[in-house]
Amino acid sequence: MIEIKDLWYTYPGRSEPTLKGINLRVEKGEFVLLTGPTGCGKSTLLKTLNGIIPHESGGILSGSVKVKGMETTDSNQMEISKEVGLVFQNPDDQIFSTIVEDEVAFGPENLCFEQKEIDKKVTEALQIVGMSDHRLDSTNSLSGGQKQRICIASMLAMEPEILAMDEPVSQMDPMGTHEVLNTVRELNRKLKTTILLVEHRLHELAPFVDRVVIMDNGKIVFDQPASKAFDNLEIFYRLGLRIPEPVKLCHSLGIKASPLSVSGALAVLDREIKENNRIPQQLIQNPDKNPVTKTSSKKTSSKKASVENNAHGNNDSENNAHGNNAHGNNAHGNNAHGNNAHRDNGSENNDSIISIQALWSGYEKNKMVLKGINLEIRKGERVAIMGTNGSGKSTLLLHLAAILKPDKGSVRVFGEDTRPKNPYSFAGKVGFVFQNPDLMLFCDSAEEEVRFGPVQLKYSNVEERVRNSLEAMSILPLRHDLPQALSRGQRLRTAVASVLSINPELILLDEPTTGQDKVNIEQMMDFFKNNNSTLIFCTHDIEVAMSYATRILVMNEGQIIADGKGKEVIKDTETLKKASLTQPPVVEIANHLGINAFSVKELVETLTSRNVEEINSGSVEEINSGSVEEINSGSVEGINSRSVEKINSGSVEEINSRSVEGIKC
Ligand SMILES: Nc1ncnc2c1ncn2[C@@H]1O[C@H](COP(=O)(O)OP(=O)(O)OP(=O)(O)O)[C@@H](O)[C@H]1O
Ligand SMILES: Nc1ncnc2c1ncn2[C@@H]1O[C@H](COP(=O)(O)OP(=O)(O)OP(=O)(O)O)[C@@H](O)[C@H]1O
Repeated sequence: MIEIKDLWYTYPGRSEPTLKGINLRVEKGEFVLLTGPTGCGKSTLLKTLNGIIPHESGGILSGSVKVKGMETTDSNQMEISKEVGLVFQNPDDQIFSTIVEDEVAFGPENLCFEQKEIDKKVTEALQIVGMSDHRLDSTNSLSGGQKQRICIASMLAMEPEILAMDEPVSQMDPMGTHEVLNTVRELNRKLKTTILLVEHRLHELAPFVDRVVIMDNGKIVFDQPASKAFDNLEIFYRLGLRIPEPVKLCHSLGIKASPLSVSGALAVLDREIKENNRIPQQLIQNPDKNPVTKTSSKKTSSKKASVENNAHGNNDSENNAHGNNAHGNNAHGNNAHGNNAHRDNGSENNDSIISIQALWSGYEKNKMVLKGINLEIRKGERVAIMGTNGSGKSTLLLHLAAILKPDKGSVRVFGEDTRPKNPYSFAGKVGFVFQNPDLMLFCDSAEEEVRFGPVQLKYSNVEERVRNSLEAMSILPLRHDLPQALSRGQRLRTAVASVLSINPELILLDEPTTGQDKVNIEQMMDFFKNNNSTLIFCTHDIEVAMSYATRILVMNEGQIIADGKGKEVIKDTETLKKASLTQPPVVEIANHLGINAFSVKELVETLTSRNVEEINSGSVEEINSGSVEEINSGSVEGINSRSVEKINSGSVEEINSRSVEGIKC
């Protein structure tokens, strides 16, 4: 379906090629995950598939890109677009209709389907992405994740033979991501759709795909079936890519297996326990002392307070003064409806930066988005806001920057009521980075973007601020580049640097780690961890939240339904489910084993310090007593008759398409 031979491509105005001799063949019906560090050329490669490069971009291209036998450089772009559905990285670049159903119908209409057929396709596609209720909504009113869902729906409605998807689920909540990917996987199997999907969250996507391809610096450097891709982790450590936790767990225990799912890992552990009568202690490697990490490039190893090694909560977020003290022994903990405004008399305390009381707010009359938010945030806290797409996270953040004003209730920032305030009156004190960084980049170079704030605010040491901020976000080598000529990850970091150069006391980031590779996530979040500002960030990445937030707020339908330290929030599976969140795999595995662990490191330590009898006397007993065999023998009834929740905390469909897959491989 796709055949790329010796492809080289240089963007107009660049002296260096971005693609450097790519060779790739994808067969009909394959589901391929393409990953690699930020800026390595993934989006560029995808754009060659439907002819945007070079037809619209210009630049110099050599080599060959064939799609279903058609040479894309010689073909009419309309023709290629019929064969290749491209889901763009930035949904705002793709959506142009004002109403959701028109957007989804556009493709089938252009393919001249009958009206009845178009209606059917629109209905089905919206159902798949969970957006049926938004069919008549304005596309402008959608949240980031909702827009991504519409982009996927509009491609699915066309039923193209080839789907090229550029980080299509990067802004989607975890359960939504699983549901959509399950369906895409089903379609891929049923209709033999060929899929090339770009994602950084390799650890989450790997269970869904057939093959993993890794790019680095314009070249393909790795190409393996997913079931074997993680047998050797050297390249993942070297390029700073995230590794699925079940794989990391097994490798850390010295077990030669690379399960991609929770149930796969449980089956492997079960086998190890039965056959060896204990986890092979002598083979254990400390995940923090992996030899590859130690010998890897300076760039990777120096930024090692890692999302993975940082033990998901086994970090200062637990011991941090703010986590333990600022909230009076976590008075907020898992408080069902956020009725926590004055539990710790926060508003009376000098350290209080934000005080929200009974906030109701919406964009349209009689359609409230925030429904009675009460919240106190103190100086120095790092607060992650998580929750379902459209639950109101960005809306809440916009209130904290005084960009939106309450319909009812009050928001006080630095003690000042935001209602009469112009957002500019907080300039210098509050820094805001939008979910879509393109909304805030307007200068001629990355450096100018970063200089803009300090110059406007008439700060003295402008150049020092600019340099430090560019350096902190690894943008210094790209400082003269036009922001629009940077990759999305690079643009996002430029936007963050433009806020850092002001050095605000309160930093508000809307999904700052989307589309970033692990090294850059760690670098960015480590920076905030070490600086004194108060940080509030929205994220769908539970591992980042666990590793870096001193406090997690969980939102659903405009309310805060949980508020506490990561380890407390993560235990409450009922609340997580309501907010479309899932536990990190390692926590699920630990739960099944009856062990209290929140990271690979913690679980490895516990497993190797306890003997099998102890573990068996816990919940492994239940798993051992037949369920794994049942799963292996393929009996869904067997799985159903045992505790499906325990195995997967998801649906049977999920088990079929994900976990059993994992066990088999
Ligand atoms: N329009 C453009 N003009 C010039 N250079 C560009 C343009 N778009 C991208 N580049 C450069 O090409 C390189 C690869 O960009 P690309 O967007 O393909 O990377 P990516 O791997 O998709 O990154 P990310 O993971 O951040 O999305 C980057 O270094 C970027 O600066
Ligand atoms: N400009 C707007 N006009 C009308 N409705 C809006 C507007 N912006 C957001 N909404 C609606 O408000 C609700 C909350 O949106 P918001 O962007 O705050 O959600 P979110 O939790 O940040 O979602 P995501 O995780 O997808 O980014 C959504 O239902 C959305 O449709």
